Amino acid sequence: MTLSLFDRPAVLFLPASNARAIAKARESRADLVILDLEDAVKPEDKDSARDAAVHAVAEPWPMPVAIRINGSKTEWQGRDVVAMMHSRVDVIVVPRTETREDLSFVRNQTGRPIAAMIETARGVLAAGEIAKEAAALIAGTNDLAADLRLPRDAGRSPLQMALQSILLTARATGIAAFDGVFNGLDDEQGFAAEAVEGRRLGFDGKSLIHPKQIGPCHAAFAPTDDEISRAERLIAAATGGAERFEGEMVERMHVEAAERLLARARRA
Ligand SMILES: CC(C)(COP(=O)(O)OP(=O)(O)OC[C@H]1O[C@@H](n2cnc3c(N)ncnc32)[C@H](O)[C@@H]1OP(=O)(O)O)[C@@H](O)C(=O)NCCC(=O)NCCSC(=O)C[C@H](O)C(=O)O
Ligand SMILES: [Mg+2]
Repeated sequence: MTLSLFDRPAVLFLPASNARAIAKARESRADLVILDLEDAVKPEDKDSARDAAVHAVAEPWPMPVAIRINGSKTEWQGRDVVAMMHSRVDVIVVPRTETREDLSFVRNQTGRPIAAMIETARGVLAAGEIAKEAAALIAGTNDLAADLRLPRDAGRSPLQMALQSILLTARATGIAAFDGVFNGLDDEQGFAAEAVEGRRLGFDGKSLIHPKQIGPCHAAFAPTDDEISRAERLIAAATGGAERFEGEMVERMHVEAAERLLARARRA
């Protein structure tokens, strides 16, 4: 059966070089785990991290596991791709994608679903082409902020157009889309606010950097009790066509949205 990447709220990244983090991720409630070989791993640890990642995915996991390989412009990607060909990884994450070819090479060599990270201005502008080879797009907001030369305190306002472009592209192509990471490890309120924003933007989930972000992420993405009970009332009341429901006009697409919300609530 094809692996669906839709509706996976908690996407946990961790360095493949950290054995204790791998053990913790395996026991976590993450909906997708990404073992990183790229920026979280020091150059001198690249080979051992690659071996550790391949070893880790050979074991059974309760959730799908991805490996983020190194980028096409690095000396490591060739060895990463060969290792992926012989591994049992579910999804391969390709960082800093800027062309369709960045993905097609990895996909053709490995035959695995690819999640493309959009983390540069060029990547955002080429997202439509990149998405044709991808099973999901992931916003790389740290790299994007650096590429756009944003000051550290810029917040997410200057990233909104990029985030919406990523979401629009994913929806137009029929693939999943994930929001970027929140770096503030001890800022619980900041994380919760950003996760809610990600859900409101329409993302399927959020990239996470620490297991303690998983619970708050699920809470932010889960339909609320009010949303669930309104959806149930709407589905029970709707007769088709435009009509008044609790003071608002509703039509067919609102009923479909209510059905999607209830399906998500059941899965949550
Ligand atoms: C950010 C960290 C380096 C912080 O590490 P540390 O201060 O050591 O964390 P703790 O002491 O709180 O850790 C407690 C235990 O939890 C485990 N742990 C920590 N993080 C993770 C994790 N992500 N997954 C699983 N387990 C984790 C620790 O091992 C401790 O376990 P134990 O020793 O048994 O008690 C660290 O959190 C970290 O490395 N996070 C992930 C970093 C990462 O993967 N970065 C790459 C992806 S983000 C990115 O690049 C986005 C994108 O590309 C962009 O451009 O935006
Ligand atoms: Mg990045």
